Amino acid sequence: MDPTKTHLSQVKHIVLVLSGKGGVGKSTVATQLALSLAEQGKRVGVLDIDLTGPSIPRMFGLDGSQVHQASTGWVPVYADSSKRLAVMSLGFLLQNKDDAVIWRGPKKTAMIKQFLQDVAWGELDYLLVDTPPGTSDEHISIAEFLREYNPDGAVIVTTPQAVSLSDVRKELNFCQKVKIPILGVVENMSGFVCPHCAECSDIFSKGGGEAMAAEFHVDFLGRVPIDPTLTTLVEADGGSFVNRFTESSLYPIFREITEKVVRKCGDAFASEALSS
Ligand SMILES: Nc1ncnc2c1ncn2[C@@H]1O[C@H](COP(=O)(O)OP(=O)(O)OP(=O)(O)O)[C@@H](O)[C@H]1O
Ligand code: SF4
Repeated sequence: MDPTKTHLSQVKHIVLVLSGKGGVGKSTVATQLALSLAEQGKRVGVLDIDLTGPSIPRMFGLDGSQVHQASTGWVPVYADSSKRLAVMSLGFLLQNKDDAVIWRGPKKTAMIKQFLQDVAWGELDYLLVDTPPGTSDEHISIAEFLREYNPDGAVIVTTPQAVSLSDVRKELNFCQKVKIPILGVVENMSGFVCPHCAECSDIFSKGGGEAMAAEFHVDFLGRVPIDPTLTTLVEADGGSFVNRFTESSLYPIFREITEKVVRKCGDAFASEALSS
């Protein structure tokens, strides 16, 4: 049997991270979910197929890393020394960060299919797929390709503003149409954590994500405020976020969200972090 056919068969749970529009924090949510899962001792893969602006390498401090081709397929880049956290992104393959932006639909679709089938993840507990924003042809190809691997479902990220919520409505409809289960909705950038006193203030309206989740009868996974120190932690020392994510005020919030996702996938979540 073709060895590449078996790559996704070695993955226990597949979770897609989707958003109706760009810049709402989809990659941030994917990164934090991955870090919380790895902290639980899970083996995690993060597949960044956001071809319009792959931001996952930067979030894991892996900008400039190279992937190499082995006889079994593409070998992912590991973000931690224990090799529990594997990352694959188009960003690792592009000569120039802006190259993929000008690709036409069929080229993007072919690239995504290749990513989904050719990465030699080894055994994984979770594969998180960071998708492009919206519901484009790329999303349809992902849904079709993944169908035989029974993805556990999608985490949908929104911000509280009405414009983002109307886009997320399309995302929820899309999941229902292509029969991808919806694990729940995350409302990101909901309130602002003051860097001086850590007080959280609401700058936009809040609760829209929760209301939308209720309207579609899906779970609300949590509300995440804007924490300006997050960027500092991500950018620190060329990317030590993998080791410092527990210092963020968002860490306990994302831990709770991860617990809900893990339980929805029928898996156990330890109350204490398993890895140091
Ligand atoms: N809760 C938050 N607090 C502070 N900064 C945040 C938060 N969420 C996201 N950001 C920042 O906002 C920017 C956009 O986030 P991110 O790249 O995760 O969005 P995205 O939805 O994946 O965007 P795109 O679709 O363009 O890739 C990043 O610089 C990220 O660090
Ligand atoms: S929340 Fe408090 S410390 Fe922060 S800016 Fe407002 S008044 Fe100042």
